[in-house]
Amino acid sequence: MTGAESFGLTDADLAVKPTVYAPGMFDGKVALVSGGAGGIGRATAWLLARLGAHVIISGRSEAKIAGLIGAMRETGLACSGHAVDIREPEGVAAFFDRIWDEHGQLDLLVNSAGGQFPQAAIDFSVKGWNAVINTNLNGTWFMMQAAARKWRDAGQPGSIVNVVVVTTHGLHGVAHTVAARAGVIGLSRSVAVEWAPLGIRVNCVAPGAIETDGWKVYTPQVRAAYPMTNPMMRAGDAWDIAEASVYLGGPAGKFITGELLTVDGGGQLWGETWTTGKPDYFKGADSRGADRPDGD
Ligand SMILES: CCCCCCCCC/C=C/C(=O)SCCNC(=O)CCNC(=O)[C@H](O)C(C)(C)COP(=O)(O)OP(=O)(O)OC[C@H]1O[C@@H](n2cnc3c(N)ncnc32)[C@H](O)[C@@H]1OP(=O)(O)O
Ligand SMILES: NC(=O)C1=CN([C@@H]2O[C@H](COP(=O)(O)OP(=O)(O)OC[C@H]3O[C@@H](n4cnc5c(N)ncnc54)[C@H](OP(=O)(O)O)[C@@H]3O)[C@@H](O)[C@H]2O)C=CC1
Repeated sequence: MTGAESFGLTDADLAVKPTVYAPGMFDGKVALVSGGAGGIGRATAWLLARLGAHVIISGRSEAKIAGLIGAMRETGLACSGHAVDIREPEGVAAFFDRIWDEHGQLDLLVNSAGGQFPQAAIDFSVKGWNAVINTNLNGTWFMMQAAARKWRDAGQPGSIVNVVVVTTHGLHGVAHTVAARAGVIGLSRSVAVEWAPLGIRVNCVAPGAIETDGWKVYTPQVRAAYPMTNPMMRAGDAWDIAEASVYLGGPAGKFITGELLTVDGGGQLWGETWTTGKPDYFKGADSRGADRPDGD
């Protein structure tokens, strides 16, 4: 942790953090990272650029994108960026037109844009539900489809990595995002088959608790529980997800498609999943069943 207001790896960290990958691995390649100025996206952008790619960074906030581009260019890395809301299909399509106008190619799309707010599902408003589904399922789909259409039309191969969430457990307070991410995982498996003849690979990475600024939407108590969500008893960092995405999305993953790689320190094997706070009902054995309708 880097301070009260900021979580996870800084640009200074990301500029020098050792990587398992070979320098020049992405020379001549162009990569797009949505949510690229967020925590996981930022690490992915730094890694891909350090490996030789020209990295295009997108997100909603121009200021965040500009800050990252400044930091990366200062170290001599090739990058550019555009503010694009992934929930706007026309804007997404225009963005991909622009990428082809400027670069004539795209080799890798990493969809890291996403997020949710913690709330008990029974209290979700229609607007809140739609905000999370539109962001994480529809927005990711608009990006995937726009990229695939460009690759098909240009006769070029391509690769997509979708950053999702672990969906194997019942996670309290995030049912909307789990629904959306399960949709993305199923969608990715389906189009991995449909798009294989086009030379397009589609994979997903499911992070466990990864310390980033995205954690700011959770309370200190919830954040304190994150390291206990896996048997390693610690949070991961954004570099763990960046290196996983590069593995699946780059040449090391050339025979992998439709796959889901979980990077959670073994969290999906672990018992404790109440990351957003435990409902009162579950807090003690004494209260078990005391006031719960049993359906009889
Ligand atoms: C087993 C292994 C374990 C593994 C352990 C797993 C750990 C999981 C930890 C996961 C961590 C992360 O993903 S962290 C990284 C992700 N980053 C984030 O989540 C931050 C970004 N989040 C967001 O931007 C928002 O939540 C999101 C909805 C997605 C964005 O959409 P918008 O910008 O359109 O949202 P807003 O305009 O703010 O809100 C739209 C509506 O959503 C609802 N809404 C928004 N915030 C709300 C809130 N706090 N409480 C209630 N309702 C809310 C309201 O209805 C809002 O409308 P009004 O009523 O009109 O306002
Ligand atoms: N950190 C963690 O513990 C975990 C994270 N994840 C998932 O990984 C992904 C990345 O998370 P992380 O980097 O930690 O979170 P951040 O909040 O740091 O980054 C997410 C980025 O997504 C962008 N974004 C959100 N909505 C939109 C939109 N509609 N259009 C374009 N960009 C958008 C935001 O950019 P801007 O502010 O400019 O809009 C933000 O920078 C998310 O999907 C997250 O839910 C999954 C499991 C655990």
